[in-house]
Amino acid sequence: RVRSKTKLPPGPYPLPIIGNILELGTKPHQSLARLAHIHGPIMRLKLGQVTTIVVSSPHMAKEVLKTHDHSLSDRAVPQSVHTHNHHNFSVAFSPVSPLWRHLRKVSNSHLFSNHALNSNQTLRRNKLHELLHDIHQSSLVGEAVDVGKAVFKASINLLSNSVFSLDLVSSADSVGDFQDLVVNIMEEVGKPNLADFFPVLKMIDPQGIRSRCCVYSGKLLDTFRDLIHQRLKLREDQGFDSNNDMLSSLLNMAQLNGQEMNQTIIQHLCLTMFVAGTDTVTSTLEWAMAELVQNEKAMSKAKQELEEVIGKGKPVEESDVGRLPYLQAVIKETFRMHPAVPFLLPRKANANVEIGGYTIPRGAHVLVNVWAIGRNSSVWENANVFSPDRFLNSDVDVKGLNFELTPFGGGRRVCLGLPLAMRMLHLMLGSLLNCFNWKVEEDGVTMNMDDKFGITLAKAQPVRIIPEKVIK
Ligand code: HEM
Repeated sequence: RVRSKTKLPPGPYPLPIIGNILELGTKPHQSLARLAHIHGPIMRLKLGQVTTIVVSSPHMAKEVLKTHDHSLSDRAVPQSVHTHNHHNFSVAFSPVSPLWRHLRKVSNSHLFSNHALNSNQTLRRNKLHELLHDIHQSSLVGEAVDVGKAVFKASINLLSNSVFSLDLVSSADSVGDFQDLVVNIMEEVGKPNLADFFPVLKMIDPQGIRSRCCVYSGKLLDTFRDLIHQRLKLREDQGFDSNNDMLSSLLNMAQLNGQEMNQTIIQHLCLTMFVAGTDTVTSTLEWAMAELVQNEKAMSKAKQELEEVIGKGKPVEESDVGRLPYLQAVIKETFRMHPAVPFLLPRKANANVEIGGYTIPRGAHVLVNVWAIGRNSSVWENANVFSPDRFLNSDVDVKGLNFELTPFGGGRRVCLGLPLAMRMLHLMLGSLLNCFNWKVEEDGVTMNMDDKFGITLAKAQPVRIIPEKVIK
């Protein structure tokens, strides 16, 4: 009788055993957007043995992220995240639990609350000035800048200074090495993995995804372990810790309450923050610059606003951002067309949930296709055109309350780093535009705007553009 009451959402016909795996292709965000045109804004796929529900409209996103947040806030954990037992400690992948709440609270109070962010504004200003200095050096010799690499360096060093009071990367080589590790993790974790679709294959790891992830995340965990040990040694030698950073607070907590905040948990918290907080910001900025250098009208509007509000050639201060509506619109438009995390992080139903007359069965994985929502022509006029102006007289924001634009997700699992990410993005993009004029490496050649699917939706080709310093 229970069976007859449940009505699963419609979806493409599943083949025996493999189900709909072949429908995913190499760009699942696009394939599933196409399927949603046929089957509707809530659809069901069978990926091997796993029932996966994909929602692709603002209304359905609201049902998942707000109305039924309570039953849909656990994570579907990919096999790749099981390496080094990361799923048991990660704030991004552990289920809703006392540990998860504790980790969110601690990270929030040390890194992301308004108070924490206001008190380390100088740090961001310094890292921004270093970024502008590096770009100035390239402009002196007329050299193209790899925007992603430059922004990655600024983002990772900003985080490492907040957590460890030091720069994690300095030379061009070490930036590349770290960026490769993070990008590889994002790609591997995002890849459709047979071991996720057929749990019986998890020990075999047929595509080698789990073992590669084990190597990449192992290297980062080793780095964090060494930094923690160095700090412990310093504390032991000196008898005190003069650093006023997140590590210092975490170690104090570990002494007080070993269970909830031991060294392993600190290592995994760092892994989550450094992976979640660098590639996302970097790829958003790359997309924004790529769109702007090809769109003269939007570029000159953004530059004109900056010149009028803060003065030609000056770096942006955080206090300026409220007076830069066009810059804010550029960031929103970039998120609409190129959401850094196209499916959000996968959720898992902890109970049967009724949505739009259909049942999401307990245990099903739930994806919100924010890429499809951003490109939906019944939601957005000229959905495939980059036009920041659409946000100028609109209240739509990215904080998880407007379901047509939720690049940071929503509800209880909304991105923890949202406040930091928004400050970094406006500071860096505004300053790159106001301090330099930019042109493409080869005149007349249109930039390749292909994307590459992973947990983050990266640009397939790096953005290499030539800066010319703006004279004040
Ligand atoms: C452009 C920048 C960023 C974007 C677009 C982004 C996007 C996201 C998304 C979509 C989620 C999943 C939300 C959900 O399931 O509803 C998420 C979770 C998360 N993000 Fe971000 N993120 C960004 C930057 C950052 C930064 C800078 C940090 C930290 C330094 C960070 C840390 C996290 C963490 C820890 C989670 C897991 C939260 C949880 O599961 O409770 N993110 N992010």
